[in-house]
Amino acid sequence: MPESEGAAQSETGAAATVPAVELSGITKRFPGVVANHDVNLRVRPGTVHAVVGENGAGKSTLMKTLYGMHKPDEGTITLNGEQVVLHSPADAIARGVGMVHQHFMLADNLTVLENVVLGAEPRRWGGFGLNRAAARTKIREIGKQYGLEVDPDEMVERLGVGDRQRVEIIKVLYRGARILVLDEPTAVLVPQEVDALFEALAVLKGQGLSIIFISHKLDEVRSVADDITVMRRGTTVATADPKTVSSRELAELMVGSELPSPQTSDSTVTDRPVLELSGINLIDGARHLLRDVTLTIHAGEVLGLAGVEGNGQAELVESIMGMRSVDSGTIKLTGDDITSWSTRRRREAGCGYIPEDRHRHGLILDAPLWENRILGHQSRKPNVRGPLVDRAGARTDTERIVREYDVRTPSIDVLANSLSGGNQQKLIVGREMSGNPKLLIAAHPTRGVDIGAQTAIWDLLRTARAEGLAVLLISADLDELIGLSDSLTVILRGELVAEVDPSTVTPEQLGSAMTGAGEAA
Ligand SMILES: Nc1ncnc2c1ncn2[C@@H]1O[C@H](COP(=O)(O)OP(=O)(O)OP(=O)(O)O)[C@@H](O)[C@H]1O
Repeated sequence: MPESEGAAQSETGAAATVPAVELSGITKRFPGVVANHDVNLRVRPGTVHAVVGENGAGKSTLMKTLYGMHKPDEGTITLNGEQVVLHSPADAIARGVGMVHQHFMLADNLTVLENVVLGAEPRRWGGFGLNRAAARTKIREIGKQYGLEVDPDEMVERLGVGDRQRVEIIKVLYRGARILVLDEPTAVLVPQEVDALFEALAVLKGQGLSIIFISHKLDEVRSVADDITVMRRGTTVATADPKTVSSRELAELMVGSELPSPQTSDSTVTDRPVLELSGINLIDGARHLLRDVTLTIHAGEVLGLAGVEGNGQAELVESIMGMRSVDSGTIKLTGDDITSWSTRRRREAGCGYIPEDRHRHGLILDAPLWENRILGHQSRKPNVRGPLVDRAGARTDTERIVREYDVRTPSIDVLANSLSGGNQQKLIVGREMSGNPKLLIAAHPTRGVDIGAQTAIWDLLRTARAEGLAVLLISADLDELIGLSDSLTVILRGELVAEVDPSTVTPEQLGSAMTGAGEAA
């Protein structure tokens, strides 16, 4: 973990300075939920300020209020000493507040320059009216000034995750932001990219910008933040000094529970193959999305697949689940050749699936929780009785998931989009673990989930594994990947390029293997 550079200097004269951001008494209600209640947050200029809290604590709601997406029911927003009312993100941007969302919002088929300028130009976008030379110069200047260099003429689709994030940050700086909100910026990065991001943040704050940073990774928060504000159940409950607080103390402030550890317990791997892939190829035009992928996962085994996002993981998962047809090769589930089976048949045969993109594949956001319980499981108990949907059965089982997985919700009748991100994830995990699957494809199972729920999900995976579940685990959290996996394979450009021993490999070595930069031990 990098040291937070300049943490000491930023304190000079802090007492006298006007806060860059001061939120006082913010309350925001949604039907049936008070998402923020009397929240107070004070961010010193030229600092990185972390906001931590368990899922549903109200962090995103607060940030959306600061970014003009929500109007608070009560309370005030003061920026650099001036009280403001923000009606929209455009308003927030005009006041120097920029937000980088966790899901990047770039257009792949445009260049860096076009993406940065898109929406910032007063004239209609259409190629003319845009002074490319001036924009290019400005992007290069921003890159140099803040250590965020990216080629303005590169196509975004050719950039890796770390560079895409830089483009998002440059986009915000291009619009003149002096206050940056970063929502879980490290969730998708490998350790080297995290280091690079933190270096950039140190430069930004050195130039007087303020950064508000939401994260569930407490070690990271302690290394990069100058101040920490803890939220619990909709309100700010404490501030902490990252130089003295421990991760355990922070966790206790958040949830009152002990820090989890993803260490694997004794091996439960059997010699009974559950999933066997042999010679899988998936070709799109001239591109090999998957090349000759062969692997076996046994009952009781967690096989971790490490890779930088976009190297074929999504395609592999979709091939296993029957959402894509492979061009050659075979897929077997407990000995049956399922290569040509439909997704539904594969699910019925015991494949559980926690998808990477919970909004696209995991949930119907404008349906209530109990209907989401049925999604993908419409032909199985407890959701059907005979040929009919069993509404009562689905509802009762949704109640069970809400209880067992600690999904924070006022009821099972609320729409899925009213749950916080982490609670949506818990609902999906609960659903996919129902009905005792033989194989679980778990793509980022704890992404966006707080440490309390993370421990619970890890425990559940371990228990199910001990009972014979085979798991294909994909995660950008390398500690999770190393800690939970019995075997670990690296995927790069659609090929399985290395096997590493999870009991000896370090996150740094794994990160290098993932980028093809060097050999893992
Ligand atoms: N648009 C909405 N409608 C109704 N309720 C909402 C809405 N947005 C958020 N909530 C509720 O407000 C509460 C706070 O949610 P919020 O997304 O701010 O939490 P969070 O701390 O960001 O959580 P996470 O770490 O899971 O992202 C939750 O109970 C959530 O269900």
